[in-house]
Amino acid sequence: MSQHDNELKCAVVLVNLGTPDEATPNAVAKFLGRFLSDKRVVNLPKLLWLPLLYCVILPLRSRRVAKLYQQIWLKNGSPLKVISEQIRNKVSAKLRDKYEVHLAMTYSSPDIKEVVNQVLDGGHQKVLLLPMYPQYSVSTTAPVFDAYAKALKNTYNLPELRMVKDYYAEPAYIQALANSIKQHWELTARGEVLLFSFHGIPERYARNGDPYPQQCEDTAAKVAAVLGLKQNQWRLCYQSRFGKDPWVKPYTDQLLHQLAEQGVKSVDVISPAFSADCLETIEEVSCELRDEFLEAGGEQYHYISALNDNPEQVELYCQLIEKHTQGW
Ligand SMILES: C=CC1=C(C)c2cc3[nH]c(cc4nc(cc5[nH]c(cc1n2)c(C)c5CCC(=O)O)C(CCC(=O)O)=C4C)c(C)c3C=C
Ligand SMILES: [Fe+2]
Ligand SMILES: [Fe+2]
Repeated sequence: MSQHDNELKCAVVLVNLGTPDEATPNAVAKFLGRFLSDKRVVNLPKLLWLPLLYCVILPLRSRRVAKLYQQIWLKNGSPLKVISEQIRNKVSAKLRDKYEVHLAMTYSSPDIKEVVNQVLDGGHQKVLLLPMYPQYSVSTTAPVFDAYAKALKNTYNLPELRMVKDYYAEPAYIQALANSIKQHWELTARGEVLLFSFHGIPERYARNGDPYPQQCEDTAAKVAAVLGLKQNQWRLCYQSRFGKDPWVKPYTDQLLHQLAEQGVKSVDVISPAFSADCLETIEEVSCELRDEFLEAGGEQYHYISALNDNPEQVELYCQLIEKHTQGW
């Protein structure tokens, strides 16, 4: 491969959130420290927040959360990283002739900075950033842009840049979610209610202009329409609350209790904000929330996995790459 070939090939960087390198309290503290000290993620005055984070939250939370990571850990590492790598490999194999496809993480390895340096060393002059978040949020998508800009701070000749801001309404994404739900219904008894449980954000972020909740609503409504669901057959909710501030509602745990109290016995739960299964889906949505529903009187709880490296998601990413590099 000559430098000239690389100049012509567009570099694509798929970016996911990040995850610990090992399921140990130290590795978890390192990851959470990077993640939760980003002002885009926790928007509190640094003088107040950082001492609380490093002296109280990390020592306690890392030990507890490391045990959860140990329960879901795969032979080759954290599910989020293993699955994101599988997606990258498949997308790369399909687009090899025109694109060089990389994977980076915002708060862990492979670092955005490391990957961007590799792209620059390769002589690429066009970069497409593709955050693996269907719905834009200030707390996930914006930090990808920040990290990219930071990585290039000392570069004189910047490559051209495009970034996929979101793909929450992309027909191939909506159809892939609908097909995944349909496939689940073909294999198991259909639940009375389908829950779209999105990762939450603080309400304050939405008030300040984060379009994330609207995009979640749009995704869920579109999938429900494709499936032909009536209004009482599906609900939208938000999980993974963190800290004391109010987060966007309804909260998934509370909604599950309400449904159980109303006599709903069976639910199917999908988490469309996650392109790859991870701690929040495998442990929280598929185990913790199931236990809550069953304890509240529910009888059947099915988690429908993320799109992961299934062919439709791989095709979706290929389509997004082609679409956003038009004219390059
Ligand atoms: C203020 C805290 C948090 C905000 C805001 C937030 C938004 C947000 N996160 C994701 C996706 C993921 N989050 C993951 C883990 C995770 N998230 C938070 C906190 C906030 N998230 C914490 C503290 C953690 C770590 C686990 C824990 O300590 O409870 C992950 C999984 C990582 C993994 O290793 O598996 C993902 C993915 C989205 C999409 C989002 C807003 C839209
Ligand atoms: Fe999160
Ligand atoms: Fe089911």
